[in-house]
Amino acid sequence: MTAGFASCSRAEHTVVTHVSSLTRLKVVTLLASFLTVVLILLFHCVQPSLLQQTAWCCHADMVAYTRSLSTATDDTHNGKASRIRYKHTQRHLPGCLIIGVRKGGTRALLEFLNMHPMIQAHRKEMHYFDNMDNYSNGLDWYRKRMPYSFSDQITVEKTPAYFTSELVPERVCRMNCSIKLVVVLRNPVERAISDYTQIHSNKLVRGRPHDLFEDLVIDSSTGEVRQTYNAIRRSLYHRHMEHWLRWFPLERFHFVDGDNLIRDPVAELRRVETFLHIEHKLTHSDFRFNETKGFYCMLEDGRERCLAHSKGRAHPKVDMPVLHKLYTFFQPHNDKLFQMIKQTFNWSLAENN
Ligand SMILES: Nc1ncnc2c1ncn2[C@@H]1O[C@H](COP(=O)(O)OS(=O)(=O)O)[C@@H](OP(=O)(O)O)[C@H]1O
Repeated sequence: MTAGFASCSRAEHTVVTHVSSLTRLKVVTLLASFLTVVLILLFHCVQPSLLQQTAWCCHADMVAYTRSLSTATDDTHNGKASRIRYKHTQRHLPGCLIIGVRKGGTRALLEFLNMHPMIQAHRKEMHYFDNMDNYSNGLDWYRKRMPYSFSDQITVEKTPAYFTSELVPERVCRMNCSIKLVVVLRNPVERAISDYTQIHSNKLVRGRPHDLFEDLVIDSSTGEVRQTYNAIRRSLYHRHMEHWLRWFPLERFHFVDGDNLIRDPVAELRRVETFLHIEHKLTHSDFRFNETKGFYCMLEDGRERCLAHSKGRAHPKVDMPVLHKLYTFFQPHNDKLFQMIKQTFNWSLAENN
């Protein structure tokens, strides 16, 4: 009985051992397949972050990837590229500044240029040179806020307040007197109306009282244009340009026609590419005219990206006599600017009505 029992249990034991080794094999195979699936999934999920840490990516990959990250369009969005660190990249001081003018189309120019593989734009206005607190932080503070870029890329920062701040030209020159300076100029009357519209709509949002444009630009006691009103003062381009030309020769500047930037961005961008000595890369295929917005928007991987709603607001209709007065007022100031920069723009009333 015992022997029989013993031999039976041995046979049973052999079967059990056989079965359990089979099961073990199955479990191991299953585990291996599971691990392979997990590894494949993991690889796909972390690939972008791997790209950030390793140098497998070439220039084009970086541009494509950084572009794919950018979705926000507002002024406060702190650039996609500043979050990304590629091997062989560093934070560089700007090689080009878009210094103005406020409401000239500086955001459009910066965002459009940022599509160029050789440009790394800092999307936030830094106010480094015009704000004492920022300026006192020093150049390294400023540099550390710039996006990562390859050494052959150009870092671009835009703060339109630089153009009208008297202290800025000297400070910029102390950083780099060979820096390239871009000024987006716009018909000064249109620019003043746009400036007013921005302040007016901010007041509307806060439920604060606001004055009519006509009452602000014309001094009711004299009937003259009020030159001290900020929207007018900022449009007196030659006065601001005079300060800049004390520190930089004319060849350091490129003047973008802001009115034409709205109509034909590619033409204006081509000129900027030439000025920056970078290849002509931005073409009509990078833009699409958006009928609803009334402006060109960028095309990124087939997706349309327009500027924020604060760009392209409807302007108030200004009384014709006031408009006449403004155009007459600005004419000699414009002429002074044209002489100064050896370039003219069509800013007549006839052209703009
Ligand atoms: N493609 C495109 N889309 C939208 N808006 C465009 C575009 N190109 C130029 N503009 C014009 O840019 C004007 C705003 O200028 P800025 O970006 O320099 O303004 S700001 O100083 O930074 O506030 C803004 O002025 P307003 O029309 O008065 O709002 C636009 O006319």
